Amino acid sequence: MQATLIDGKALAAAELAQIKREVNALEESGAPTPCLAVILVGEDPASQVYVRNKLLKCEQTGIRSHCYRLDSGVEQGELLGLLARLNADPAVHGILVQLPLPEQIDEAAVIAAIDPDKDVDGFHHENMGRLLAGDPDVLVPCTPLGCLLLLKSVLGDSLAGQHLVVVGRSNIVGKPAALLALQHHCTVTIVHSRTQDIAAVCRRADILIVAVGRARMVTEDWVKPGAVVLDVGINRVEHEGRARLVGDVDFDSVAKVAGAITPVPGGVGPMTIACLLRNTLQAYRHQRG
Ligand SMILES: NC(=O)C1=CN([C@@H]2O[C@H](COP(=O)(O)OP(=O)(O)OC[C@H]3O[C@@H](n4cnc5c(N)ncnc54)[C@H](OP(=O)(O)O)[C@@H]3O)[C@@H](O)[C@H]2O)C=CC1
Ligand SMILES: Nc1nc(=O)c2c([nH]1)NC[C@@H]1CN(c3ccc(C(=O)N[C@@H](CCC(=O)O)C(=O)O)cc3)C=[N+]21
Ligand SMILES: [Mg+2]
Repeated sequence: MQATLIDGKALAAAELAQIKREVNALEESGAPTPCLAVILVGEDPASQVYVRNKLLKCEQTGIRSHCYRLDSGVEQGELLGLLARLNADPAVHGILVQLPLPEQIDEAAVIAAIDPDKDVDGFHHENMGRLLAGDPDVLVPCTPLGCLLLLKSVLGDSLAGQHLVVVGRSNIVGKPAALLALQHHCTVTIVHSRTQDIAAVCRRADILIVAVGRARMVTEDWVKPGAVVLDVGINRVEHEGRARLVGDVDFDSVAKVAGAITPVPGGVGPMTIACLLRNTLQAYRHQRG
């Protein structure tokens, strides 16, 4: 391996320590404590792991959290009712509805029902629009924000003019990652399942962000020597009879050519959670004026 390993876990720990200092300072000034409400519908095992992690990190930083666990068969109206109460509660500063939601619930309707000022995921269309328009104060989706912090850790502020290729165009990762990179003056290309000769496009990238959900799809022949590779994918695979997490990047082969690379686990995932808490503090400050 030649690539520098980008230690997302360590960078996330540093970010969480900084958040903790800021929360402590608020506490000492007598201000109310920032509070995040998390809504988990159903028993999806991956969602349970993620939500547990989020609540644990809240506890570690002193951010108050409330988890609402709803039955998988819950009616949409009940979920919307809960959101209305949380929107109206001045002690709640951030609201996150863990995705995916069960079939009977319209995800778009749920996201639209979150107060944009409390939308710490940055999924509400008002926030998506503000990101598109280049508003610097908008709540930005946590995974793209985490990717940006990881990039800054290796490249400093020299993102301008870099050719950044995003693989994947979802509303929660690919699209906002591309917009954020554009705002930082990267030259941005988005590729997806209909792209022709995707490997050739990726090979031109100085920075490659991969968010697809296909285990080890990106191999070394897709990567320009020295490129920075961020692997967003989380895939559970069987390895010698045991469950194992791998990314969308074939780490062992790509690490031979890349300049820097994130591992899975321990890369983008932990930064996503740190950015969720960062967004909660940002939402708190905005609401308190
Ligand atoms: N680490 C973290 O913090 C997070 C990790 N994730 C993980 O990231 C991955 C992506 O998540 P998400 O964006 O929600 O996924 P989606 O399924 O919403 O989007 C996947 C994207 O990948 C594209 N795609 C699918 N197959 C191919 C292919 N063969 N070649 C090129 N592009 C392809 C799709 O293209 P098209 O639009 O044409 O269908 C789509 O745009 C998942 O593994 C998820 O678990 C997600 C969020 C946070
Ligand atoms: N409303 C909403 N917001 C989200 O931000 C959101 C969501 N729903 N639904 C699911 C995806 C996925 N996601 C991850 C966050 C952290 C890790 C993470 O911490 N991963 C660890 C490993 C965790 C494990 O062991 O499974 C790591 O990569 O090191 C992974 C994935 C946020 N998402
Ligand atoms: Mg998805």
